[in-house]
Amino acid sequence: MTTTEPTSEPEPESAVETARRQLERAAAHLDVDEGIVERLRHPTSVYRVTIPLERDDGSREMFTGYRAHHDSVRGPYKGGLRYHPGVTEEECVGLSMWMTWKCAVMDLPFGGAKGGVVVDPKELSKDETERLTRRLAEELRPVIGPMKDIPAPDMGTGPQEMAWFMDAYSMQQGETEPGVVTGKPPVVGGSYGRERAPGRSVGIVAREAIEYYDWDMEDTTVAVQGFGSVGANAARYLDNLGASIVAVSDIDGAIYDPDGLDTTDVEDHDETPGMVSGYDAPETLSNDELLELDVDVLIPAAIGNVLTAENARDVSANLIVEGANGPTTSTADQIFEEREIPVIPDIIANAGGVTVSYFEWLQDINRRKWSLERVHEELEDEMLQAWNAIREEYDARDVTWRDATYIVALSRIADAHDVRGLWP
Ligand SMILES: NC(=O)C1=CN([C@@H]2O[C@H](COP(=O)(O)OP(=O)(O)OC[C@H]3O[C@@H](n4cnc5c(N)ncnc54)[C@H](OP(=O)(O)O)[C@@H]3O)[C@@H](O)[C@H]2O)C=CC1
Ligand SMILES: O=C(O)CCC(=O)C(=O)O
Repeated sequence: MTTTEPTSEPEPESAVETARRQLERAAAHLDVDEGIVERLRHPTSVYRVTIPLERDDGSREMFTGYRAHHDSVRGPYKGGLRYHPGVTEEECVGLSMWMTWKCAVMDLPFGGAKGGVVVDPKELSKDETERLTRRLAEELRPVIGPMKDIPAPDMGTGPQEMAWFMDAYSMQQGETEPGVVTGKPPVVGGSYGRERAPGRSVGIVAREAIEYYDWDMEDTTVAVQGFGSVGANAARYLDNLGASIVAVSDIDGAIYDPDGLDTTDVEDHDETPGMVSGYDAPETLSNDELLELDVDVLIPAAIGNVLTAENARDVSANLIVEGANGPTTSTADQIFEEREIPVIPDIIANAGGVTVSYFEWLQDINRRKWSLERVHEELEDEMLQAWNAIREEYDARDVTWRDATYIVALSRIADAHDVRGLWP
């Protein structure tokens, strides 16, 4: 195992710093041109837009939006659009880097992008959200397109926002262009299974890891932070397989039942945001307490930077499967390595989302719909191929699961840069 001494440096403040450290760790295991690594430390471009919004009461407000393009050597830029008050340019850049690695790990013909609007979607009416989304599509129009950059849902956005986005783009284009965005409702070119795919892949990867460590699913306890698109679907998938989901949370706190919760009875973020903490459960906990529960598997599936130098020594789980993007800081990662707690990284665990987005894009381009069964079968195949590639690296080298995953991703990206000759 390659150990790095925990440093006394302050915790990385942004996703981009964490993403760069992860890149450097992986590069140290590979013979990659220094120039390519340096190139990958930076985005190719970042767009900043101002979105004027007329509120329902007639007042006007300006919102800031970003779209970061990281790398497109393997194909068009791809990645979600986030509506959250904490969105920053730096965060979008870090998240776009993770999308580049994620698409490469899954061997998808895409590069990495991410964007967002600095807004609390819970403070917007449905009409205001529609106006904001349509205007965002217009502002981003010069830099997106089915062969250029294909947005998708992320935190705070879902199929409805993607449908408005596609409609706004198509109206300006003069023709319906479903392939400009993925994660749409199936009735307008969306793929069956996309909404549940990131959570489903977290479940599939957790299942494979549980098998790798030779644990019995029926005896496995799981805690999940966040009960939205990713968290709720991961929890329900594992619940279905027989694991005991003892705790789940939303922004206001967690519910806990040592005998296991009925995850289909708890309403998720899409059904009614904020309903988890109001559920009638035997015990309630804070989000911080959930992260330190004595469980077999911990799935942080809400926001970034929740596992930090502050709490990593108090985490009691035997395995962490990252549902959210970037939930673990670099220092926490080093502590988990030192404590021999395996961490299966976000860029494989939640990659089902972008994988089914790829299926959706294929369906849109070919104007041919796939059945839900086909989506599930192909997703299972893609996840297993990616998992097996990572497991081979993990078994062959003395590295963490994160390093093994980055090694697979980086070698594919570096090879593509080499062959295309984009560097220098
Ligand atoms: N959607 C997608 O396709 C993909 C998403 N991801 C990543 O997964 C993560 C979650 O995204 P997604 O499930 O889509 O988001 P959703 O908006 O669907 O759900 C987010 C969940 O997290 C809870 N939450 C929000 N803030 C906090 C907080 N500060 N502390 C604890 N819980 C909180 C929300 O609670 P409440 O209901 O109260 O708001 C909600 O239950 C993000 O990191 C995202 O980037 C990764 C791959 C794909
Ligand atoms: O489906 C997609 O294109 C991207 C989803 C996403 O933003 C992510 O995986 O973090």
